[in-house]
Amino acid sequence: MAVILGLVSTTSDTNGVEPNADAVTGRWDGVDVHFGEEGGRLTYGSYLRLGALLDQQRLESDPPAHDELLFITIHQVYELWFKQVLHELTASRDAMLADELWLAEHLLRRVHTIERILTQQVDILETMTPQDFGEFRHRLSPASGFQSVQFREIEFLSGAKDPSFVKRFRGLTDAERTRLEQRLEEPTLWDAYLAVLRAAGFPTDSEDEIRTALQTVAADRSKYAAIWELAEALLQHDELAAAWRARHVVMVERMIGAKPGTGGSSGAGYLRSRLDLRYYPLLWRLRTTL
Ligand code: HEM
Ligand SMILES: N[C@@H](CC(=O)c1ccccc1NC=O)C(=O)O
Repeated sequence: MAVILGLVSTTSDTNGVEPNADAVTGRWDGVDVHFGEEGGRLTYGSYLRLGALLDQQRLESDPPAHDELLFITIHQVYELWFKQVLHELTASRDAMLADELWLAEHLLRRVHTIERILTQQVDILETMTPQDFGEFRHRLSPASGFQSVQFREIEFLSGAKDPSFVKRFRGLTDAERTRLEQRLEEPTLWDAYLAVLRAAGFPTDSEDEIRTALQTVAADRSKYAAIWELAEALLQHDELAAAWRARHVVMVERMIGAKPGTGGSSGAGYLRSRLDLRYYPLLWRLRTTL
């Protein structure tokens, strides 16, 4: 029996997730092989591209500051999870647009689990002291988390589109700028949720109409169970993003106090100004009336 290893993507927009060409061509006779010895083709390390992955931690400090490896690793892990979150949020948005509500909710719940981990990861970085951070912090300027393209993509896709961030970005590659501009163009999760409300027969042309639709759904949860649960899942995503922002700014105060940021902002002051950001203000305002 011939077995084809690996995944073949069926979507045209792979969101940066490409099939592994080596894996797709690998075949072996399922009867003769021993586990882990498929003719020496696919291995743990080659499948996961560990040669490349584990070669990406390059320190700026010289002599090497002990804690800089932790700092780089944490950020790289964040970016890997951001990639996964974008993959899931994009699919959740598309599921809503296709009126597949169970799938949209299922994917959002996976995102919540990742987002909890993203906040907990701050604990690891806080094992670094301000003094040890100080050994290499001066080498990082003007780089900053402010320049995380995927972080901004998550904000745009979630509903907080702000073109001024694209203008303020320094050092974007053409591919990164294109990705951000595409996120500014395409429907957000909130746009997709409004499409769900319309598919259920609610008009959504004005804020008043949307508020009425949300009220009606909340007032009859047995009739509108899937739509209600989806709104709750969106709200949870919003709350977990807010929790990360709050955790990040407190960590920043612990690490650098009131110093300005390497990215050129006032530092904690700027980050505090972003704490009130909410993706779905109407879902929050609804609470007051329930
Ligand atoms: C020692 C640890 C950290 C410190 C002291 C720190 C500090 C800061 C500061 C001061 C800013 C404001 C921009 C500026 O630099 O002027 C900022 C922004 C940001 N940082 Fe960090 N950060 C740390 C760790 C992290 C980690 C682990 C991540 C995860 C990816 C991260 C992601 C971000 C993001 C996304 C922004 C932009 C936030 C926004 O515009 O709302 N930071 N950080
Ligand atoms: N902005 C931070 C430095 C920092 O944390 C950082 C530097 C380069 C790349 C990512 C970073 N993480 C979050 O801002 C600071 O002002 O200390």
